[in-house]
Amino acid sequence: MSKLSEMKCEACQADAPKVSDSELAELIRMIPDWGVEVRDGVMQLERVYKFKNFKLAMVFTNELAELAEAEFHHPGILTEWGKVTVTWWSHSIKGLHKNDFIMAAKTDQLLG
Ligand SMILES: C[C@H](O)[C@H](O)[C@H]1CNC2=NC(N)=NC(=O)C2=N1
Repeated sequence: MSKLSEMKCEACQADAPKVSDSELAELIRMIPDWGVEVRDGVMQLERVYKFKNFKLAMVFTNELAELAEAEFHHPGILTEWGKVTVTWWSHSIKGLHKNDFIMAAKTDQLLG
């Protein structure tokens, strides 16, 4: 399997399958800094990025927004002084799709 960060998101239809337990186990190992959360029954990927101040947190936030628009797949973002919490899941299937793992890997690439 090629690197997740080099893959492109596929159009995720409402009837697209969620990742299976075995796919989840394989994919989560490829993004070791990310955790899995379940909120209102929706499985999500989440990572907290730390920054020196609010301005740098906002720079990262805006870069992430550009990435999301380019892939037309959008995260939850909480931007605070010195940190940004990024949450990926697929709204259309109310859970995790391979797209979310691809976008988590692409998010890590923003750090250079
Ligand atoms: C309304 C719009 O079509 C949807 O939000 C698109 C675009 N961005 C998206 N982002 C995410 N994370 N999941 C989706 O299902 C999704 N679908």
